[in-house]
Amino acid sequence: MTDPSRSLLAMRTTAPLIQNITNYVAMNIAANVMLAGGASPAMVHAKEEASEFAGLAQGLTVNIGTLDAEWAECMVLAARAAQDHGTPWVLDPVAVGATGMRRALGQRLLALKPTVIRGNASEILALAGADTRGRGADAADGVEAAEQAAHALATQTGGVVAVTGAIDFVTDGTRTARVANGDPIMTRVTALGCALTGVVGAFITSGPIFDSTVAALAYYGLAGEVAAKTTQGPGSFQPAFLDALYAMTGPDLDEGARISTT
Ligand SMILES: Nc1ncnc2c1ncn2[C@@H]1O[C@H](COP(=O)(O)OP(=O)(O)OP(=O)(O)O)[C@@H](O)[C@H]1O
Ligand SMILES: Cc1ncsc1CCO
Ligand SMILES: [Mg+2]
Repeated sequence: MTDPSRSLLAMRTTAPLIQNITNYVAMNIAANVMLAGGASPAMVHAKEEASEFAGLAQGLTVNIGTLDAEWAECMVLAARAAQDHGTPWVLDPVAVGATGMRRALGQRLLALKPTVIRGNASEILALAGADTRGRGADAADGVEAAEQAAHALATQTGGVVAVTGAIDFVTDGTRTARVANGDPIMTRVTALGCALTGVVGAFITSGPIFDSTVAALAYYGLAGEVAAKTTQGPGSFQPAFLDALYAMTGPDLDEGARISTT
């Protein structure tokens, strides 16, 4: 593992253009989070331009949170274009186990081999076809319950899988890492997982995929800890979190990151 600051500084140096096909709930917070971190987000999803844009962006993220049939097609088109161009792309399988529509789309996107899959434990379990108590967008299973599912998905796609929660788990099928940064208040603000998916999409454009993913999670969780220290609840947490993402230095990150690898 390289120092997480290397990934952060590499990302900030390039300010990568990241196309995000994300949900209506997440669009604003995800774009603000990515800008605060130093990336250049674009929320582009129209059928007529989604794949063209995927050919010019440095990275793509696909989040199935607020789905409809046309958006599903845009997601597949953009992911296919990313795959054709060798552009790294991240799948966020929001509530993938909830309905037949989500399960079917999840499998189509999986077949396009996402560079990284980032989801909560219930979503990773459902995507891997395992039993989960989760129904909606919030996790109902602990991260540890999804470790085997994450491993299976990484082996299937050849990519990296990140399961987020109290202690995040990351695997590429061979290596594993755990990231113990973060604060429980982060589950009380909507779409912070979706916004993290955008940050992962930005980090992986400028370094090794596994190390960059782990660095993105540590950076994000640590900013959450910093913001939680100075605020009293979900409302005031949000602006403090953007400020913390913006202000975090490389040395801050290396000092505060709680990463263990095996
Ligand atoms: N109990 C917890 N303690 C500390 N940090 C947490 C906890 N739960 C989640 N986090 C952190 O919150 C961030 C978002 O992850 P989470 O797993 O909540 O995403 P999510 O369920 O996909 O969210 P959403 O769907 O609302 O966008 C991550 O940085 C994660 O580490
Ligand atoms: C609340 C919610 N519903 C669909 S997407 C979303 C954002 C968190 O995943
Ligand atoms: Mg989510």
